[in-house]
Amino acid sequence: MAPWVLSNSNVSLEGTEIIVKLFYPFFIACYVKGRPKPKITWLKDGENIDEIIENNDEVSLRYDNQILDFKFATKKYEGKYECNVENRVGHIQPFANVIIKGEENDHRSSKLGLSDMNLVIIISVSFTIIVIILFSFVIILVIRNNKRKNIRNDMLQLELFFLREGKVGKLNKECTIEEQAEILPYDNAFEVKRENITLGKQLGAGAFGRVLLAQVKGLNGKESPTRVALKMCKFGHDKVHLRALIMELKIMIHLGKHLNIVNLLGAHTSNIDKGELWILVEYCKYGNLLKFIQRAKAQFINQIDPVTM
Ligand SMILES: Nc1ncnc2c1ncn2[C@@H]1O[C@H](COP(=O)(O)OP(=O)(O)OP(=O)(O)O)[C@@H](O)[C@H]1O
Repeated sequence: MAPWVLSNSNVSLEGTEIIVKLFYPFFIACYVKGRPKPKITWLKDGENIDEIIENNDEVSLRYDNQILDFKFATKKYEGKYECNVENRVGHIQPFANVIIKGEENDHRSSKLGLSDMNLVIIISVSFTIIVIILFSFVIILVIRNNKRKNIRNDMLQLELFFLREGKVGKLNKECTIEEQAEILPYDNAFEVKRENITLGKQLGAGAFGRVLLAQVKGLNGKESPTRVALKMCKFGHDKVHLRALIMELKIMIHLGKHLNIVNLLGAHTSNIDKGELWILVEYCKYGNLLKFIQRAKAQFINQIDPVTM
C-alpha cells in the first residue's frame, strides 16, 4: 500500500505554512501510514536535513523521523521543509514553509548562535558581579564613615565634658590631683591659634605621645617666635590616649609655673573634635633629663685621669 499523510500532520502534499514566533520552540510533523512501513527522510530547501542536524542540539528527529523538532526558532530555520516518504509501493513528498516572525532587532538577535547566547549570559553574570562588588564597596564606605562620625562624636563629648567644663564642685581634697585631673577645668588663657604654630622636627616620643620642636608666634605677647616643645598623640591613637593627654594638660594648668619644672606655655585644643590636641611646653635643649645625666656621667668618667685614681 502506497504511503499517505495523516490529517494531524502539519505538512501536506499541497504545502502548508507554519508561522512561528522568534525564539519559540516548534516542530514539523509528518505522520504517515503505508505498507510496508515507509521510510522518512527530510529536506530543507532541497538539501538533506542531516547537515543541519549534525552537531546541532537545537534540532532533532524523533518518532521514527516523523517529527522534526526545533528547541527555538531562529531566522536560519526559515525555509521549505520537505518530508520525503517512500516504500516499495510508492513515494510522496508533503512539505511545509516555515516562517519565523519577529522584529528587526529580534531579527539581529535571531542570528545569535548558542555561543552568542553564552556570551550574553557571561556578560550579564559579570555585570551582576560588578554591581554586587560596587554595592559592597559603597556599604563598606558608609560603615567606615559612620564609624569615623561616631569617633568624632566621642571626641566631641570628651572635649565638652572633660576639657572645657570640668567639675570643680566635685573636687575632693582627700584624693590626689592625678585621680581627679579630668574634672579640672581648662583655662582658655592658654589657647594658641593653629596659624601661630609652625611644626618642626620630632624631639622624642613617650608611651602614647610624641614631642616635636615648634615655633609659636605671639606667645606671652612676644613679637618674635618662641621655640617650644609640642606634645601630641601618636598616629592611630584612640580616645584613651587623647584623654590621658587632656589630663596631662589639666594637671600642668593646675600646677602653675615653677622654676624647677618644664612649664606649660600654651595649648591648641580647638581641633580636639578631630582628635588633635597639642600641648606647648618650654623647650629643654638637652632633652630628656635621664639621658642628659647619663651623658654627663659618661663624660665625667672619661675626663678622670686613670693615673690619679
Ligand atoms: N620640653 C622638652 N624639650 C625637649 N625635648 C623634650 C621635651 N619634652 C619631651 N622631650 C623629648 O620627647 C621625649 C618624650 O617625651 P614625653 O614627655 O612624652 O616623655 P615621657 O614622659 O617619657 O612619655 P609619656 O609621658 O608619654 O610616657 C623625651 O624623652 C624627650 O627626648
